[in-house]
Amino acid sequence: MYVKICGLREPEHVAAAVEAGADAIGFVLTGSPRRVTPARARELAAAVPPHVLTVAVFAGETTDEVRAATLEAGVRAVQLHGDHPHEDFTALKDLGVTLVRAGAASGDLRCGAFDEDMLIVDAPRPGSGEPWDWAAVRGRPAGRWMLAGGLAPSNVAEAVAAARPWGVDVSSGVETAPGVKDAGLIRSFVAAARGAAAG
Ligand SMILES: O=C(O)c1ccccc1N[C@@H]1O[C@H](COP(=O)(O)O)[C@@H](O)[C@H]1O
Repeated sequence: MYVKICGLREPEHVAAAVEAGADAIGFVLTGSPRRVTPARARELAAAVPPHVLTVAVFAGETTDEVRAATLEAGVRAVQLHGDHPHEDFTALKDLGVTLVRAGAASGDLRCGAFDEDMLIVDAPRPGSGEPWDWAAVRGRPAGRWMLAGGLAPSNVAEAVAAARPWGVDVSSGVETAPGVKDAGLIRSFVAAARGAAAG
């Protein structure tokens, strides 16, 4: 079970995610209570070992803006929310980073359809923390796809059983308030996700 923890802003939470065994951590570079500057993302990413993927998260920015912020942040992956056309992913290929396409279950659920490397199937409002009908996508996406949207330590096992994803991605569900991560919740989420996969 691939596990991504998103919206990290503090070194202690980056350390908690890495020590808990997260596969990827995300820095939000778009409008959100979790937003950080590209320079802050670079500082945080510098402490991340190479086996953990560092991801810059965008929603609605132009490819030029994505390119500039990604280079400044020095991360190894880009996650695009919103209705980006195939050409936007093609245009970012030369960055040489992992490309992650994120969208709702009503969109194209074929991982790779836009030349992306990973797919996230999310709630209609990204980063909202709202659960949705995870079972509705069971058996539909294929390949390297993560389930997201309203996941938390308390429900990730249920969500994994419902949707059978390749991975899971969480932001709000490991916070005590919008934008305020909690190291204990991060550890609990990773353990619960891995336990669900093993069970
Ligand atoms: O986390 C955010 O604030 C965010 C803002 C804008 C776009 C994406 C964002 N995060 C992604 O949203 C989902 C999960 O959200 P949640 O767990 O329901 O809060 C996930 O893909 C995050 O990477």
